[in-house]
Amino acid sequence: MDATTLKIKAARAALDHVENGMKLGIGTGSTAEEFVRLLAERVAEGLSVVGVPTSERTARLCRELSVPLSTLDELPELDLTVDGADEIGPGLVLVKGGGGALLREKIVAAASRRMIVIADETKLVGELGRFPLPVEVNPFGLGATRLAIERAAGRLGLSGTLKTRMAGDGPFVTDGGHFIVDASFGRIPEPRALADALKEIPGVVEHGLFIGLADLAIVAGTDGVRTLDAATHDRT
Ligand SMILES: O=C(CO)[C@H](O)[C@H](O)COP(=O)(O)O
Repeated sequence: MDATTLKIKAARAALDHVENGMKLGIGTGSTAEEFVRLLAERVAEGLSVVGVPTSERTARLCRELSVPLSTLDELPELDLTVDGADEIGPGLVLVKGGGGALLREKIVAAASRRMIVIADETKLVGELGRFPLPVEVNPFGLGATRLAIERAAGRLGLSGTLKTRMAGDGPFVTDGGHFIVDASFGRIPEPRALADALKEIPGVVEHGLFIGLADLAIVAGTDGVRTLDAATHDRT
């Protein structure tokens, strides 16, 4: 079974949690886009929902497919966010931001009563950190911020390469006008400690560790679709 088929299976299972009248946070990335496509079909059949997109890219797809959109200014509280992830670790701690949308994704997830993560089984890991951790930074003082990230990680026993994400000849610029530093630590045994340390650095706008935000993960694999609960990270 190819990755796209698995992403569609996870997205379809997430759709079972969507009810008429819901205010939805809509994630970013290839898996979230499969969810948008399936949601659009349901909307065309009469389902009434309104979505808050987590990126301009997702907003464009929603508009193309006639999924009604709003903003967190109009709807500051959402019922459910459905989004993908780069890694899903124990306790449903996530690494996100591979698509560069982590800041809006985190704001939207935090404004939602529930967050469901959808993914194929390759995203499930025993320990976070194999996927480089995206850190969104202010362009001002980039060098100093990178050094501060390196030192903060070092104090936690972490080391690795930091790379400013590029898009063509220049740095990748997020929807918020920031840069992304991808930090390849290889392993993140204490996500909470790293998250706290990163938040103390003034140039860090946000980081891709999502702790205590996901309630459920729907993970599709060749053996079927599993639902993992945040409390147990077990089959429910
Ligand atoms: O965090 C994200 C974007 O910022 C995505 O959810 C994450 O990168 C997963 O993407 P995909 O579903 O394409 O593997």
